Amino acid sequence: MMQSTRPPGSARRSPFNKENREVPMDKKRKIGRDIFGVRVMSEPRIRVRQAFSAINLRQEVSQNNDRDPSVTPGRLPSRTCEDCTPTMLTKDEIEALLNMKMKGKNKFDFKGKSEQMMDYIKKLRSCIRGLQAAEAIFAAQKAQLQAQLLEDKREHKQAEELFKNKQSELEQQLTELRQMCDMLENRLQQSEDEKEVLLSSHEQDMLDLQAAHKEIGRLVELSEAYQKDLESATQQVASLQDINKRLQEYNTSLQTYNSKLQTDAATSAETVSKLQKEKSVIMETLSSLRGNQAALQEQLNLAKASVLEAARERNSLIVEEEKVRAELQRTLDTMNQRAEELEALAAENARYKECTGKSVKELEMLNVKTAALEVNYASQAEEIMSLRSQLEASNLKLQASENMLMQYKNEGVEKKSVIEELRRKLAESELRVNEGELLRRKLHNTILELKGNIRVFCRVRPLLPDDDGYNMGEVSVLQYPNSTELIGRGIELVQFQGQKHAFTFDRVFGPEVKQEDVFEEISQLIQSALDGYKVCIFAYGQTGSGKTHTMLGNPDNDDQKGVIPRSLEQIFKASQSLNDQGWRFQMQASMLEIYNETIRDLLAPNKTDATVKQFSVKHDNNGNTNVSDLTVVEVTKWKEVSLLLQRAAQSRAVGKTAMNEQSSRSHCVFTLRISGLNESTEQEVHGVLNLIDLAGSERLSRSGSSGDRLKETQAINKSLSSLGDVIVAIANKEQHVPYRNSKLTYLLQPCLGGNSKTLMFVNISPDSKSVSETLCSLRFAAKVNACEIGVPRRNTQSRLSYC
Ligand SMILES: Nc1ncnc2c1ncn2[C@@H]1O[C@H](COP(=O)(O)OP(=O)(O)OP(=O)(O)O)[C@@H](O)[C@H]1O
Repeated sequence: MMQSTRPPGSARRSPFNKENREVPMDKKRKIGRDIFGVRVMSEPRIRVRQAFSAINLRQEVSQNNDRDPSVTPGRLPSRTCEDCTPTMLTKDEIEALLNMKMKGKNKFDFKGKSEQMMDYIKKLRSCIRGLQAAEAIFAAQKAQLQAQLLEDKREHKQAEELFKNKQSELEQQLTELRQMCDMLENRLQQSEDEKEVLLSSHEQDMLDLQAAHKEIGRLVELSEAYQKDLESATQQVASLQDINKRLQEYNTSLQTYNSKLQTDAATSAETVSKLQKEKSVIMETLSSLRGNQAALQEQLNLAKASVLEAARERNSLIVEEEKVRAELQRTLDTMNQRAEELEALAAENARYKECTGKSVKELEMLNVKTAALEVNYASQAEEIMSLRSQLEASNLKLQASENMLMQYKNEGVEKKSVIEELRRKLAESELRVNEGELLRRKLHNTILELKGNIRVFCRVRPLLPDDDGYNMGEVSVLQYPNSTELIGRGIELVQFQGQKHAFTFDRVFGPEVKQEDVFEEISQLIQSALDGYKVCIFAYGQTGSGKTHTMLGNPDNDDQKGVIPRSLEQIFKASQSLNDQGWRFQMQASMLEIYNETIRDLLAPNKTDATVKQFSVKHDNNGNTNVSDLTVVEVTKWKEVSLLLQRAAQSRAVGKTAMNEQSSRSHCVFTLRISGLNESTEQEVHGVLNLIDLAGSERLSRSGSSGDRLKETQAINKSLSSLGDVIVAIANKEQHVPYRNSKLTYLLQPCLGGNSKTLMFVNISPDSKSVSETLCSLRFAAKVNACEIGVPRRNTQSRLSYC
């Protein structure tokens, strides 16, 4: 708002406030008309009255006295009684006065003209005086008006200033208003936009509302239907409650049955051992039967050979007989011919005899001929006789060989029936062996399940030359309780202050236990891989505690070889023995290491491939693990695997730590996939054997790590602690198990997650320097031992089911 600059108390005069506009009384003028009818501001009334008082007086006089017909009423009389009296005339009257012509009675009436002239002069004088008076008034009026003009100008200036102030004030207000207007326009635009959005959303809402109405209608229908369903459900609930009651009863009966089964399980364990014995008896019988079968087979082969020999002989005899018969036939034919000739000769002779007239010479010749023919005949008869005897002899021979053949045939039939009988017996015993094998597997699995599917074996390595007290025979920090229930299962760690930590595992192997004995304990588990299970064995422990010795050992030394070579030898051997039962196996081996959280292919033909390729781990729904691009090698015998292990050993990340000359700085995973097909039963099995040598767990301070070694150690510790987290989560039955926290745990997910038979070796050192590491390892192993993972599934199927 603009502030008035006027002094306080003075009336505000604003051009916009006409009502308040005041004019001071001294400046008040009357607006009137001048003598020329021009509109002028009148001077104060008093002075005007003085100027016109004479004129007014004359007017009054002229009205009262004679009236001049030339003068119009209200106008100054053109004739005055006194010369000094000013006459006020209008412009037209003055014009008329000036144009007035002196008229006489005639052209020479100078007197009359002069009188008129006098009169005219008087009028002119009076008019001049009037004009002078008017001029004086005008001058006064002009001065007054000029003063007033000055006053007005001043006022106008003031008003102008005021107006300017007001204008700037207004302009400011206007800019403000414009800004406000812009702002409001923006707001309006925004509101318009919002309005549009709201309108469209409103339309959408309307549509939704309509849809909702429809939905409500549908829901109402549904609710009615549900109401009906509810009623029927209530009835069902009642019947289900009834069923539930019955099920509860059934459950109680099942519980009793269960407890009975548990007692049965105990007896089953006994049956297993009995069956094992029975199996060995059967196996012995089977081998003796197999021996018998071989002898009989030999006899049969001999019989078959002699039968073949006899048949061959018989055939040659038949051929010979046919030859003899043909010869005989030919001789008989010749004989008949000769007989016919003889008869013809005899007839001719008779005719000659009859004909006496024939010459003696001819007769003699005929006699000679006859004699020769007779000789010939006799010799032929002899020949026939000998041929006949030969034929008889061959017939006899043939008969004999036919008899022999019959005898052989009979013997062959007898032997065949014996062989059939033996085969039947063999099949029976094989069936029993198979059944026994099946029962063994079943019972073995039951035992494993009862033991828990993740089992922990603890192995203590012997003191090594570098260990404390190697030569001094110090009391070890590890003790083995000898109470019956803890023998071979309990271990106690004694700390410096004499504090004891007791642990129990599925098995505890002391330092004196040999590789062979360790393997004996796990051979059944290895067998499970051939039965179609996923088996996972891993070794955990501090650096230098004997993990590699347990898992690999020295593969070329019979006493020193570890779990991996022994397992593969067993698998190949068992797969071959299962060949007799119709099983055909295929094995594929792969080896990888996890080094600094990166997977490396240890069997890659090209060494750069082993490290450059990005290997990713994937699990399918059946719990099968697949590592992309990993080299997989088909193996058929241990020798091939041995070569692969040598190839892998060259690629492994091995570094020297302060604690172990040849320390494994990575987790090494050996995997054998086993696929078996029984052609006679059309059964398939798919087992997996994972054998893992974990990198050594160690504290940074102890391992003397720095630089790359430090990085390795940190990666190893991170993955092992992830393994611990996973195991704790499983043990606590947590909903989320953090398998993905490390490559190792993600790779082992199916083994740890319940679809596998898992065994952990916790390797510990008896060295007193390693007590705290040993305690950590034992605590970790105890946690693993407390884990209950799910029931492993055997991956087996019948091929027929595909048909
Ligand atoms: N049971 C055992 N009997 C005899 N010697 C053993 C036994 N266990 C381990 N050793 C010896 O101890 C040393 C260290 O063992 P090994 O290399 O197996 O340890 P590790 O736990 O695999 O170590 P890292 O984690 O550093 O690889 C080796 O010389 C090994 O021969």
